Amino acid sequence: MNTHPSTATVATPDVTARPAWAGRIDGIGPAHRRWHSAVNADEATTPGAAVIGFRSDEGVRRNGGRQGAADGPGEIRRALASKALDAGIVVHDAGDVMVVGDDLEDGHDRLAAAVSSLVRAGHTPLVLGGGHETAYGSYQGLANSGALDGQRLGILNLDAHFDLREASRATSGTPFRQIAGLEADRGAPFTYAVVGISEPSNTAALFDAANALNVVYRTDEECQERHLSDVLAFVAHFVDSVDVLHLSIDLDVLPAASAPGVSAPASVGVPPTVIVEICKVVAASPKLTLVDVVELNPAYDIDYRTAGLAARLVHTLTVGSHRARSRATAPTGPDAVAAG
Ligand SMILES: N=CN[C@@H](CCC(=O)O)C(=O)O
Ligand SMILES: [Mn+2]
Ligand SMILES: [Mn+2]
Repeated sequence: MNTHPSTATVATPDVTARPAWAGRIDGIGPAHRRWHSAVNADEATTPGAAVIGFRSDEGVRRNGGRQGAADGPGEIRRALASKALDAGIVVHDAGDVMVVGDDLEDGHDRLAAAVSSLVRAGHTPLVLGGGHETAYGSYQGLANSGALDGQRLGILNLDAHFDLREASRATSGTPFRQIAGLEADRGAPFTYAVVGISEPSNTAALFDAANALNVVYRTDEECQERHLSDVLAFVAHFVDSVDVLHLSIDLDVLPAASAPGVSAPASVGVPPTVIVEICKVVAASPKLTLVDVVELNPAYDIDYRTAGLAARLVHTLTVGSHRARSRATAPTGPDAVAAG
């Protein structure tokens, strides 16, 4: 057991009562492996998926939403803990970055430093929000790591909202407007796609901003099960068009019945099965470098529905990514067949 060295300076105590990485134990050994027994079991230097929490309510508070997302990371860990995990999948927990008081900017700086360090170490950060202001700190970490140098970044946001608001300071509604500014600063095109846009939840000003920034999107109505092949083609085309992929999942993309534990529940939403299929397509790409799962508000959850779905998506991405990498590095050709 160990803790990741790059996170020693950012780890903060988990103030919630139950331990996050505890769960069902059926026996010892790989056949009984679950997240709770796998987390931090490998050397910190072994590349893998690295969970990191961003305990922030401040972006939602500034955006006039209902607070509670700071408790999201602990609940997602708890929902992940007993999920079965194939042998060989490396998962780390890099701890939490906590926003202190209303100092979101300091929190963003510390999250960026932690994400940057994880990316440089070859890990795939799985950043658990926090409100969607999380994505701005995540992006800054990716940009500061050097992984974007000379590369075209694509941001795929699964969300009912564009989050392209203009404001004098960061909120949960501004992250992608802020990122657009930083992408322009580095001379890169802002390459941003949103899946699940709820038309009545975004004003004309937000659609105008999206159009001005060449944002591509599909509405929630265009993402129902009957449109699955079109949705997956949209995602695959977007992934093909970039070099590095940042996936951001706002849990309010899901229907309120499946994900009540968010600040702004969706009356229509994109079905969980469609979101899972999107995650599989994204995880199959070696371009996937950074993931956020944001806006879980445990105070409004019902029977852990939202936390459970958030954990399922984190799990699907982790397993899918591992399997794709294993396939890519597996020996091929006549020798492999002879050996097999
Ligand atoms: N991250 C959330 N963003 C949404 C919230 C909308 C709402 O609270 O109704 C937004 O600002 O558009
Ligand atoms: Mn959002
Ligand atoms: Mn949203």
